[in-house]
Amino acid sequence: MNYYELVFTVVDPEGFVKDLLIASLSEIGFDTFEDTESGFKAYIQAEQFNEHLVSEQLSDYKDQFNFSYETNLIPHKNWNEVWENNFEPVIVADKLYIRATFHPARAEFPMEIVIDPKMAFGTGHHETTYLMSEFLLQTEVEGKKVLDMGCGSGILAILASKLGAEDLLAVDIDPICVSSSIENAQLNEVDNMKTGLGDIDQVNDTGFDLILANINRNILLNHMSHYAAMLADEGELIMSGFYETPDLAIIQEEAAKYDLKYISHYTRNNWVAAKFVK
Ligand SMILES: C[S@@+](CC[C@H](N)C(=O)[O-])C[C@H]1O[C@@H](n2cnc3c(N)ncnc32)[C@H](O)[C@@H]1O
Repeated sequence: MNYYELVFTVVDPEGFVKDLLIASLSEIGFDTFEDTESGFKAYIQAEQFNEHLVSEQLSDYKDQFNFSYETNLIPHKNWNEVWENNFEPVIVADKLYIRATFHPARAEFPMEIVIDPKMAFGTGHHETTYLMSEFLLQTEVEGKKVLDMGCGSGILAILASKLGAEDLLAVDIDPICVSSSIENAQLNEVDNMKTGLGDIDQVNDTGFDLILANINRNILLNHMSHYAAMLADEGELIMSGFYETPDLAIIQEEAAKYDLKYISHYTRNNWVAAKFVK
């Protein structure tokens, strides 16, 4: 799958313009962001990219702030390099050490996940992966049936397996993510993970005790009724990929329509992971 990369140069003395732009782009499907010295880069799957929509979405900000961007189509090869060049180990809540194959192991951490970064999202660096991992570490997972929707590198499904999940399904719309999840599961000796390729309507299973979904606000809103139907009674839903302001209230409102009760949320740089229960 090819991606579009928008390279932003932002004059941002107060430090909030970048966040506004990222929030706005995530509303129209951009799902990966990377800091640069002069601004940031935003990525979207090529088939979801609509140049006109981007300029419409940013038009209000154009008059108020000083920024510019250029658009590049990037094939997988370059995407691969983006991750490999930027991957540093991540430590979550002093418990979980996430490293690449080329980093040495560190025995002082009780849990470790080894990720071959490749081109799939999910190395623990992004706030949302970090927040989801942090939430998972505090969730009762032992013996549960778990769905990881939008699995990326498979990192959350792998963590769920290490925490004792019995039945695991990892699904992504991008075939590269599915194969990356399979490879990473093998690297971590996870042998109970099933995978699926496609969107939510391709998932035929129900009765999940736990659904993990780190995607983006609009896709989560579209998926909400499915998640509610696929959860077992008292099943938990942990979602991320959206902002505290203004997205959390919108997500809570949609969840309430399907009797999903809000429990709590964590934030990091305005990104959120929120837990709901059926
Ligand atoms: C933000 S990444 C999360 C990856 C990983 N779960 C993590 O927490 O780091 C979102 C993933 O969702 C996938 N995705 C986007 N839209 C989707 C959809 N409609 N159905 C399933 N997966 C989707 C993307 O391909 C991407 O791998």
